[in-house]
Amino acid sequence: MIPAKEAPRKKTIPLPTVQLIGAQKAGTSAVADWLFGKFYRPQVFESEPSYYSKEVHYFDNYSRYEQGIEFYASRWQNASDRSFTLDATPDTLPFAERVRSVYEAAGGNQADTVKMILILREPISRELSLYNHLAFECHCLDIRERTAWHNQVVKDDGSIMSFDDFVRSKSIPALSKLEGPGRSTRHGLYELHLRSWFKLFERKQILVLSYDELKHDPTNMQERIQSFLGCKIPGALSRSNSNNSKYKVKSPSTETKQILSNIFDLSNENLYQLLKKDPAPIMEQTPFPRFLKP
Ligand SMILES: Nc1ncnc2c1ncn2[C@@H]1O[C@H](COP(=O)(O)OS(=O)(=O)O)[C@@H](OP(=O)(O)O)[C@H]1O
Repeated sequence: MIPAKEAPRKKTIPLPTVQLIGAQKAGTSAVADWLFGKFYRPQVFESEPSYYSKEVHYFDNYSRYEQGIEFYASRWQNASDRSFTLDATPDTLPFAERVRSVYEAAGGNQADTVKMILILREPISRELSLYNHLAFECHCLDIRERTAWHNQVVKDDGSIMSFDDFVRSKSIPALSKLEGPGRSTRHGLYELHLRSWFKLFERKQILVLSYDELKHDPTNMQERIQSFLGCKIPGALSRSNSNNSKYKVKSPSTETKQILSNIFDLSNENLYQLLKKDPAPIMEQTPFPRFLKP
């Protein structure tokens, strides 16, 4: 009997094996710098900014996303071992669905083996760090170089607003809806995002880390990450992407802190419950430590 002709096998497109999905301003640069001692960085293509060698901005930037999987995968085309490839785009956090569908479309069992790492920072401090980042860049950049993202902290008269003004005019409206301007601010609603990730991926694929541990016990955090990834990473976690400018606002006013607490406290409580519910990867901190207020 002539054997039936084998159906042509669907080509598998290798995607990064690890995604550091956020959160923005929670120490992702420090963790990425250390991981890139072992994992291959994404390649930066002509006319792209150099920070794309850490973060590809594929899932969060529609004009890049619509260029397709090959466009994304080609970032690691020169990696001699495709099992050690990392994308550390902190804005991937709100895009669990895109990540799932891209990994499924890329073939093989990649959607079920990709590993996600997420660092969570107390959301008011994270919001302040975001503001400081935007304000610092606005101070340094020429007006023509500022993007819509930077302009979140720019007043109509061109001056840079205070953190109090930023919270009232940008953060609060952004936190009251799920879409529209202020996506970076909505990263702080961790529970909302994690529910999507937990629905679409196995819990064991996602390691949730605490920024407070990065700050106070980085060696322990290193061990958790190495155990999750099943490999040793050379070197050690250090401080990275710190904003020490003279413009830096060190702490929020009591009133602004209260306004933000009124929103984030409930989301944080729901997060702690969510993290208690599903069995986490064994090396994750359980119970997840409550955030330290600024
Ligand atoms: N090792 C270590 N320990 C404690 N804190 C650290 C560490 N490395 C970076 N940082 C602080 O993290 C903030 C920057 O976060 P990210 O690198 O995630 O920012 S970004 O989203 O990539 O722009 C930024 O926070 P702020 O200084 O409060 O703005 C950094 O100072």
